[in-house]
Amino acid sequence: EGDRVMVAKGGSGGSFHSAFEPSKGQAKHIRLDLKLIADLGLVGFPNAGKSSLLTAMSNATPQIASYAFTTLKPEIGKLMYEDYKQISVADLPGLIEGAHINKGMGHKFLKHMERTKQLLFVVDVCGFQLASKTEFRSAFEAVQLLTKELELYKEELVSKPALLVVNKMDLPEAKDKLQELEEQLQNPDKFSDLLPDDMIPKRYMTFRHVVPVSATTRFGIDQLKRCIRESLDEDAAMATKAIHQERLQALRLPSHGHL
Ligand SMILES: Nc1nc2c(ncn2[C@@H]2O[C@H](COP(=O)(O)OP(=O)(O)OP(=O)(O)O)[C@@H](O)[C@H]2O)c(=O)[nH]1
Ligand SMILES: [Mg+2]
Repeated sequence: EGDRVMVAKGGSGGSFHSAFEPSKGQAKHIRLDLKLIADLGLVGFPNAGKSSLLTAMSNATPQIASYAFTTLKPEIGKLMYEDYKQISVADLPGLIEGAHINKGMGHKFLKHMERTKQLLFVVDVCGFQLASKTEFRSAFEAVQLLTKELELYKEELVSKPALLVVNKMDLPEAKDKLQELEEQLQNPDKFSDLLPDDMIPKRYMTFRHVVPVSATTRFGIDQLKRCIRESLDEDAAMATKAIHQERLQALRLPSHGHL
């Protein structure tokens, strides 16, 4: 932020020696790739309620529907806080198993995850089934499969700070399912045996917060906003500390040319 780069040099102005004729500057075609699109990116299977969640939390009005792949391109929502702080959240299209080999336009969607500071996993507390032919996945399995898809696409993605949103807490049996999920997350190795071996992540995701919500009733939404803020503030504070330490280090080093 605030960096200056010269990509094309201007020509020198005309002077007495050039008969006041200026020389030409450089001309270049430049393609810029926007790397950071939002503070947080929503990661989830289709229908988990990512767009509903963004609507409940922010000023965004994404399309919401009861079929998979409602969201086809990223949309940004802004979370507003009382002290005027704003946090941007990208609503991304749902991932499916095999996204890393580009199933369901996986790459196009996964590449946006690279461009966010933190990840917000969203799962349906009652699990998910894409189609009658595909397997039913519990919330716990959804978390592991999403982690694996990220890992297979780009391993660094899995080391980003992450929060887990357990959505649809208004559904019957949600409380029991949440308890089950929390137990499973405590001891992921013990509960991963239903997944195919090659879909078990190398490293389980550790979530800074696990937040149960209902995007429909708004239960837990304020708590979620607080957790998001806390998590981003934590990283910002660490980054500032690192910069200070670097500067201090530089001051302590003897400067060149001194005896
Ligand atoms: N009962 C209940 N239903 C919800 C909740 N949140 C979302 N839904 C419903 O779940 C369906 C999917 O919601 P979306 O917000 O479109 O889901 P999405 O994750 O954005 O889906 P894609 O864009 O297809 O990836 C819709 O029918 C929503 O009304 C919730 O908290 N409770
Ligand atoms: Mg959506």
